[in-house]
Amino acid sequence: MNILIRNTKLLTMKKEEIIISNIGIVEDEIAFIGNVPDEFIPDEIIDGENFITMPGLINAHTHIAMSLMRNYADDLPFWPWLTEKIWPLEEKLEGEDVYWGSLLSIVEMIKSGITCFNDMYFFMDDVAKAVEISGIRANLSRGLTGEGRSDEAIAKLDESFKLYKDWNNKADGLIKVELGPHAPYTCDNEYLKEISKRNEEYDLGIHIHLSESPKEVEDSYKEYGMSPIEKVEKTGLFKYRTMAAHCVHISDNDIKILSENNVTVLNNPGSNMKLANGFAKVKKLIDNGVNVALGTDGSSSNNNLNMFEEINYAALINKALSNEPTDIPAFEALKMATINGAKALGREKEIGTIEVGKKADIIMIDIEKPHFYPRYNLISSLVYSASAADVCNVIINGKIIMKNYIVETINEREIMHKANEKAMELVDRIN
Ligand SMILES: N[C@@H](CCSC[C@H]1O[C@@H](n2cnc3c(=O)[nH]cnc32)[C@H](O)[C@@H]1O)C(=O)O
Ligand SMILES: [Zn+2]
Repeated sequence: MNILIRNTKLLTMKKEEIIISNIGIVEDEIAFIGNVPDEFIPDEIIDGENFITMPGLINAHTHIAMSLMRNYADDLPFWPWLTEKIWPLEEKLEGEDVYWGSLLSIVEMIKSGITCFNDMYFFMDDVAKAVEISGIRANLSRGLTGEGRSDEAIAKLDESFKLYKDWNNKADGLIKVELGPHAPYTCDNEYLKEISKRNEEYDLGIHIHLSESPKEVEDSYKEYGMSPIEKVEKTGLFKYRTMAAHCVHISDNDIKILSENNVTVLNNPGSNMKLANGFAKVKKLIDNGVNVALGTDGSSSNNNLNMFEEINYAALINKALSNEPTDIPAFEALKMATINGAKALGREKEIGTIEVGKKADIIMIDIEKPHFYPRYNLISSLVYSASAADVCNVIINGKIIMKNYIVETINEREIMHKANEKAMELVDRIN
């Protein structure tokens, strides 16, 4: 299908400027920006005048099926939250639950302008099916926990490579499969080394949690005499494109390791605040050449999948922490949610900016609302004034996925009720 977005306020994210322009989409790609070529015959024309049109947001760290546990265990410290509330419930999870929980999150993400997400969970076939019917883009990894070469640990790794064979580049090329060693406290050294060794044949990206809580870091120093980041470096995993969620409690040497190994930090300010895990040193990481992307984490530690909130947090918290209002200015925060996420996910040639030849993952933000007036600086308005509810149209891979606030590929109402049913059944199973 050919789509013409006419006369819109375009933020390509390549430069810090908004231009008035047309955008042409042919099939899944951005075909032109600017003048409409004579030979271009659009099937659909969208009037872009009252919209900021920008690249879709990339949620660089999440566990989408955890929407089933939204508001199930709140106001708890990190460790009891995870080990006493979440893990016991996850033991009772079934594939169908994950399927409906995933769809619930996908509707929520589309409605708030997220066009691509990076997910680590289990029953990943069901997540992939939800991705396929909704038309969203995703990097998927089967979460890996275990010891050495135990049958259970190896079976999970085998499952990861099966997921790769079944789903990588499938669903119109929307899915990319990676490996998800959960964390250095849930995977022992031998298992991390095994994951690294087995991956030599595949060279998949690595999605891991690192240095999230003070306890994790203290335990690591006590047990191994080194930080979690130093420990993981020794397993060889960083030779692959690595995405490390959190990295909150880190030393200067950790930053050096992250920078030297081109590890992207996936910053989740909402989750870190809610679980009282602290604040990542975003400015310092960026100044030291580390790519920092933004994520929501799961809906049980946030409790939503709203990247506008994370963008706002990223810009505000880092100023408050350093007492320096020029830290993480608006455009930087937006980069964290777009191009930096694309780099993290190994997709910078595909998405993250609006450029001719890239995939058409585009969102249109309705600015005919009081909080967008006066219009001194629309780039700032996206960070400090906009909300997820302002996202009006969403295009992914050249397909219109949401039009005029209505998601077209999947049925929002059915999904909400079905997911609720599955959540109630799940909780019944532990009682
Ligand atoms: N337990 C699974 C795989 C884990 S998937 C990813 C895991 O990350 C967990 N998780 C979610 N948020 C966080 C977080 O902030 N820190 C650490 N783990 C988290 C989540 O509950 C889920 O168990 C198995 O081995 O079969
Ligand atoms: Zn997480």
